[in-house]
Amino acid sequence: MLHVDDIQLSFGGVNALSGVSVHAEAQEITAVIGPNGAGKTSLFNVISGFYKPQKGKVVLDGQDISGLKPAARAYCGMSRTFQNIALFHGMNVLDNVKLGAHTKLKSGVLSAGFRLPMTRREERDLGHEIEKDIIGLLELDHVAHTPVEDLSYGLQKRVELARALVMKPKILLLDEPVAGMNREEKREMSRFVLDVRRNWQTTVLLIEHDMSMVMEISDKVVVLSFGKPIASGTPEEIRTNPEVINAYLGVGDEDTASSEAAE
Ligand SMILES: Nc1ncnc2c1ncn2[C@@H]1O[C@H](COP(=O)(O)OP(=O)(O)OP(=O)(O)O)[C@@H](O)[C@H]1O
Repeated sequence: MLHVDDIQLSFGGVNALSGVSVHAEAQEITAVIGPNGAGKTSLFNVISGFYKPQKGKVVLDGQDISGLKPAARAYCGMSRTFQNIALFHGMNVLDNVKLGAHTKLKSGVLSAGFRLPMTRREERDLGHEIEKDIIGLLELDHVAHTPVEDLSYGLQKRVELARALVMKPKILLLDEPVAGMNREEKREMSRFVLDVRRNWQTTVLLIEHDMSMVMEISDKVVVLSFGKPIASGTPEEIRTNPEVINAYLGVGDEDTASSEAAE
């Protein structure tokens, strides 16, 4: 489904990624983990087109998308969320979610600017689709018309997920989806990611420090350390891999794979 092959990315003298390959199989949830500075964010930025690597390629559903800009990758069916919440204050949930739809509307920017009838019709249809499918699935109905700034942190993250889903992506990239959440919010987010995969057969690739979430929902885990892949396998294989445990030793409790995984 998604094949990221032999990526080399450096910033000046710093090798952020060396020989990193990740394969995300269709409809699976693949997690990329690693201690701070391991290269996870850099890898996501390469996959989504924000960084151009010195070497390597990104292939989505057989199409080499390495040369495409982020927006073009979105047209190809790739959608992502970001670590920090990036919602528009002063707008309600529904309108924020609709903003994720620009690539779905057939009419161009020009007609949208003049608000021609077709655009209004498309917007209305899309609004119905969003309310029925995405808002419903992510249980945001009760806050659909609430300004986003009035929502709890967990709900705001869920709105971001909803926005990323508007284009019905083939692959969803989640950048630390449960960072900063409490236990209950984490549990809910895990459930929603699983629901999205089950309902829409979406392939998911996520970066996450929270080992209990990773171990619970992932089909496969890829481990990076100092910009290099050191292991990949099922959560169970990763949990007991001595190289992985070593990579996490001495980087603080928050990041310790073995201790958190044991929770
Ligand atoms: N824009 C940049 N300019 C220079 N160096 C960078 C840049 N982005 C990342 N790096 C370096 O690349 C390496 C990998 O960083 P990256 O942020 O990808 O790691 P990470 O695994 O996402 O870390 P964290 O878990 O802390 O978010 C680090 O040494 C970092 O300092």
